[in-house]
Amino acid sequence: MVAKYKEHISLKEVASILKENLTPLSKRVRLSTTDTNSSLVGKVLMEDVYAERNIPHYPASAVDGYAICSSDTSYANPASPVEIPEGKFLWVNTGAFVPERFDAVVMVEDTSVEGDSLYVFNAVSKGANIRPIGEDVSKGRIIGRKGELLTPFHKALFAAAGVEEVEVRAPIKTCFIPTGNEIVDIRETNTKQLAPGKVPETNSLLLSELFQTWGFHLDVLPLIPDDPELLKGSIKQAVEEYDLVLVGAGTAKGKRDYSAEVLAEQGKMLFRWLRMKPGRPVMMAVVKDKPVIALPGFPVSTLVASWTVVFPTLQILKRGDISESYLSEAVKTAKQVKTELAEHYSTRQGISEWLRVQCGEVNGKTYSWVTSSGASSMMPLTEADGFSLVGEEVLELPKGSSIEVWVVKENDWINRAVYQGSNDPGIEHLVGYVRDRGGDLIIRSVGSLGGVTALARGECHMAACHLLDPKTGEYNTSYIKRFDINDEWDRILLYRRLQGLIVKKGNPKRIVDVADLTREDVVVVNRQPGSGTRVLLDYLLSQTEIDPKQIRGYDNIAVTHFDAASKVAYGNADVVVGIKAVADALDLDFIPLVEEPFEVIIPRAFLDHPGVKAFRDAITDKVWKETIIKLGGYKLEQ
Ligand SMILES: Nc1nc2c(c(=O)[nH]1)N[C@H]1C(S)=C(S)[C@@H](COP(=O)(O)OP(=O)(O)OC[C@H]3O[C@@H](n4cnc5c(N)ncnc54)[C@H](O)[C@@H]3O)O[C@H]1N2
Ligand code: MOO
Repeated sequence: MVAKYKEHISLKEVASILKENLTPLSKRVRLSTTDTNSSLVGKVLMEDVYAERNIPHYPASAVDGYAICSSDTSYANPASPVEIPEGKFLWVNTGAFVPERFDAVVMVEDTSVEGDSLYVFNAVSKGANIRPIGEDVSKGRIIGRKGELLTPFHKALFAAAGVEEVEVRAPIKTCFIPTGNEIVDIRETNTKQLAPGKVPETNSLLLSELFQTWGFHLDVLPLIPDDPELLKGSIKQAVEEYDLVLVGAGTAKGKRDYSAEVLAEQGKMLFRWLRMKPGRPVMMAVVKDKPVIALPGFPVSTLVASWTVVFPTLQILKRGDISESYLSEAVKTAKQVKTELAEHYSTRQGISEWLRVQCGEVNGKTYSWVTSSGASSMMPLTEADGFSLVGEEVLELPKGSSIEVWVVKENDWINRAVYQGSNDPGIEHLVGYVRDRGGDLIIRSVGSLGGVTALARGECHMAACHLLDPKTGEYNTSYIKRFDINDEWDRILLYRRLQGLIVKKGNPKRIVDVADLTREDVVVVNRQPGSGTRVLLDYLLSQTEIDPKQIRGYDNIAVTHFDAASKVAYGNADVVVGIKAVADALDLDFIPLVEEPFEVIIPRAFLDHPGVKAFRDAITDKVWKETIIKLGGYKLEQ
């Protein structure tokens, strides 16, 4: 069947479709101008407002001084002050009523009182220091216009001008209907004990927080299972009561994805599929004159579909138009910063993509790194410093490309040390201790070799490595010398870590040493080339003359110790080389192989960097050291 609505539209088309098909809400409410428990900020005025009182409504003194008749001061000057007798002047405070028999106020500093007389040192003109009636606002004047967006300053003005209530557009009533057989209501279920396949309903939380930041309210309706009849019923009821209805999930092509079918049947579809990643399957319809938006289920998809479709819809309902900068307003960016992409990133041409990025400043250059591209991952959202929207014309973003980041976190990049190198749980634990000392630390686990090369390229403040030289049997030195040609780097031996074979609890496959990795019934997970752990495994294999080709899973890559060991914990592999701390954390068995030095390398030029200083102090922290020891397999050097 040919769809009668637009499909695979661009971000720009969203705005024009919304403008063509939606009108602002006509409902109005009258709100008090004197209630401090409610707010007028952000409301749209639905009528012209006229002042019912002059401001000020009496002649008021603008200073502390004496009310006088200006003609009495005509010849006054500091050399010959004029004397004004009792009865012809009156003390007035700032803001006080100035009786009609006076026409000016002289500041107390320009006078002196001797006996019953007032001496004035300077002539004052008629009207001086008096705010006349209606100076600010005269009665009957328009003090607010229909369509105006109210600011924090309007309420006080309206109340001062005697206007007790104003008519504004009624708040937009929005609801969210979560759907899905697999979804469980977290208010009713203990999420710590969810059965496999069950997913906690968290999109309502993400959405209501978003609505809060935008200044709107969201009602969450009861969760419904994947049943088209129930969805129809729920939408039918919702459009009666709400101005905007959001439906959760069911947007793609799954056997239980009914949103498109239901919306097309109940109303007029406006569009389906956006040329955007994530969030592609978002769709929108008008049902009984009410906009209904079905948001793709993954959290990041829900988020970006809300930025790109829900927010401009709210803008139209509220004020009849979409602002030029609606996307950055939706993202609530504090500022937009040009950064240099520190790693290559491939996007798909013809599709706009939202990148989640972290940033750091090294040697005056602001770098950014993409944290994740997954639509289901929530953590990269909380870790991101900001977001970058890559246009649909872009295919590749080579390392070094300039990208604009919409920063959402207060940025303190000046104090942030950028760490690149070996993945290590001890370092992960250090971040809070660095922050306690006024610094910040971002950790990029790029492997030991990746760390030292990034350091040599000036792309981080510190690197960490545990690289065994197979020729000498010595750690790190030969690698560091290769990059640190002028001998400008300091080395800190942080600790020694126990590396070994991580196997399932109880070691069901009876693995005892590296030779067992070649067994037919054994599958491994490997670490990425350039990681110290990979170098170690390759060294051990060469020592025992094992060809990596004999090992099942040698090319299965995980980039952190935890990722690798998780594969063993959840049955995707039998063994992985890794550190004891991770085996302990995941309750796995551990067969020790070697104790390796873990060194942090810092160019001397960075020793005074605030983040680096905080890092160097943090590693002396007693509590951090105790935490490290408890992780298992660590031996501290200092
Ligand atoms: N064959 C295809 N499969 C998929 C496509 C496609 O084009 N062809 N698109 C993918 C994309 S892109 C996205 S995004 C998702 C959209 O999924 P749905 O909107 O259909 O949603 P579900 O499949 O029901 O759920 C996806 C995911 O999100 C979780 N979810 C759903 N609701 C909630 C909630 N309220 N709180 C938390 N998490 C929620 C749900 O459990 C799933 O894990 O489809 C791809 N597939
Ligand atoms: O659009 Mo989906 O949101 O790419 O994952």
